[in-house]
Amino acid sequence: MHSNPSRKYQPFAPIALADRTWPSRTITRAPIWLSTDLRDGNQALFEPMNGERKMELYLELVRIGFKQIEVGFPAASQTDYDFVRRLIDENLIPDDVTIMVMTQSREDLIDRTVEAVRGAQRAIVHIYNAVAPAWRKIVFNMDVPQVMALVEHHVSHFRMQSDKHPETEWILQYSPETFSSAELDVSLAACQTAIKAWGVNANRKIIINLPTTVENATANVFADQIEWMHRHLVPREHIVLSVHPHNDRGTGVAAAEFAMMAGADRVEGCLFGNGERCGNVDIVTLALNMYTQGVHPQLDFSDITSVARIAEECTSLPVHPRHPYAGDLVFTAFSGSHQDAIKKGFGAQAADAVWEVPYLPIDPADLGRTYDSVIRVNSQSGKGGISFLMEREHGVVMPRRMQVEFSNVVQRQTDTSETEMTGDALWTLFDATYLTTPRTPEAIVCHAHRMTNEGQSIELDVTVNGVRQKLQGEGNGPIAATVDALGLPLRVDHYEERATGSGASAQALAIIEAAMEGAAGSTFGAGMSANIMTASVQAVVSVANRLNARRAAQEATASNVEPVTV
Ligand SMILES: CC(=O)SCCNC(=O)CCNC(=O)[C@H](O)C(C)(C)COP(=O)(O)OP(=O)(O)OC[C@H]1O[C@@H](n2cnc3c(N)ncnc32)[C@H](O)[C@@H]1OP(=O)(O)O
Ligand SMILES: CC(C)C(=O)C(=O)O
Ligand SMILES: [Mg+2]
Repeated sequence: MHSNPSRKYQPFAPIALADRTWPSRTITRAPIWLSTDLRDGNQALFEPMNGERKMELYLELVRIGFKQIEVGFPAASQTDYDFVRRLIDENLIPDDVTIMVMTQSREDLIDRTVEAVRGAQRAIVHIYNAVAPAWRKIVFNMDVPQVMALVEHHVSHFRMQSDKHPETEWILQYSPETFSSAELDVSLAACQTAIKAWGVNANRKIIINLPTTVENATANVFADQIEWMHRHLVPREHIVLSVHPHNDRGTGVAAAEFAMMAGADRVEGCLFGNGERCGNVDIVTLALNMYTQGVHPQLDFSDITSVARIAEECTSLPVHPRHPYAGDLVFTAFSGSHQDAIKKGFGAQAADAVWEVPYLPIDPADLGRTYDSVIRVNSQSGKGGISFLMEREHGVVMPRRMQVEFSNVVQRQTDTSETEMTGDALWTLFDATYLTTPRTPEAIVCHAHRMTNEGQSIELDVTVNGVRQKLQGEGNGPIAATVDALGLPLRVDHYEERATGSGASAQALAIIEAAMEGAAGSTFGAGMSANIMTASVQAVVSVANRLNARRAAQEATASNVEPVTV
């Protein structure tokens, strides 16, 4: 990189607009959207779409609800020409949709464009020429009056040609290309020249489209430029003021939002921000930003994943996994505190209340995303996400301290495997940790049990230390009686039992927290069975085995530890 970039690059100049009003405005309604996926998006692809792909994307754009669609540059390519003809000849344009086609300000190209659109019920013809100093000097070698003459001549030429086909309702869109890099008075003069040449009046409107052909300033500067044009363009009431932001600085969405606040009626962009260089403004993000403010964008993204897959298939470009609203990972919380907050948020969210789930700016269900992918578990996950999945997918509600204990078990597993854990994998680990009797010689294996005396007495058929035996115990319930029968110094601190599942498949899950002499701290055990008593007995055996194992491990560690002299 250059050691002194100020020698190579110039900062943008602020706009003198002291009484700007846009910063205190809010967006309260959807703009007129124009999708330029089939033109600006298409011209930016390694391999432009063929007719078939264009058709697939066109039909999806119509389905989403775009009422204006730029369908191509018919004078530039036979594919585009044929595609436009097909739309018209096969009557594929719904009555409430208007197609737009683009052309340079050149007579031959305008003629071919008119020919391409002939017979359409309604069409917008988009004529453009660059107006900024570098383009005037380097590309066109024209001074400002020559640029105005170019505009005047070609808009008049289009007017004359389109007048020959009164069966079509012709609408002119004029774009002073490179607007954001141009002097405002030059852009305004070019637009007023087009307005005059087109003969704008109440019955003959015009779309003036102001692009950040190359985004080169902060979004507030663009907003100032738009507010300035909004105030100066005449007759403003017969002009649809449109913006066409690109994303070279990564602020295309902000520029479009500020521009709407500054007076823009219409926004041109592409799905998922496809388009030249860093893309056109992303209409999906813009629309859903609006939606999360309670303003309906009038576009249907209720199955966002399907829209993303169609766009990917047609453009051969991937939607980034972290793309706002649409990326595969945006409704996935990996970190523990986020998972915890999301779990609590879902628990607290009433169906008809204002959306208030922490970390989720939008309800995934509104985009057709399921909660399945909301929480995933990896080595960064805490108890929140784990217990959310265990509860939702397996009906297992763990007491808080057990959540902490089990999350440590999960963490050890994910640290080793370095992969994400699914709900099924979590269940397997839970089962192995609490429900399945360990296959160690010391483990207590309970083969059968029989309660008598209304649950106050128990007979156990067990294997202890490899010896199968019958044990008997008494107590004020199955848990106390089982502890008594096993003859272990167990102290039960907590017990709970819940149904998992419902109906015939319902199982009781008993959870016990207990401590034992010789084993530091308490731990949990669990038992699961269709029979409540059996679940309780199994839970005692489970916690006994876990405490025995802990005691053995602690004794082994203690005997291996070298004494430390301080
Ligand atoms: C910001 C944007 O996205 S604008 C849209 C850009 N998209 C495209 O251009 C895609 C399709 N375009 C094409 O395939 C070609 O440009 C064509 C077929 C339209 C024209 O091709 P060519 O005739 O070979 O011309 P080319 O595109 O190279 O343009 C160069 C000439 O057009 C002039 N020109 C460029 N833009 C315009 C314009 N908007 N209006 C009038 N003249 C223009 C240039 O000054 C140059 O003139 P010169 O030959 O006298 O130096
Ligand atoms: C509006 C047209 C000319 C365009 O694509 C641009 O300037 O980026
Ligand atoms: Mg563009």
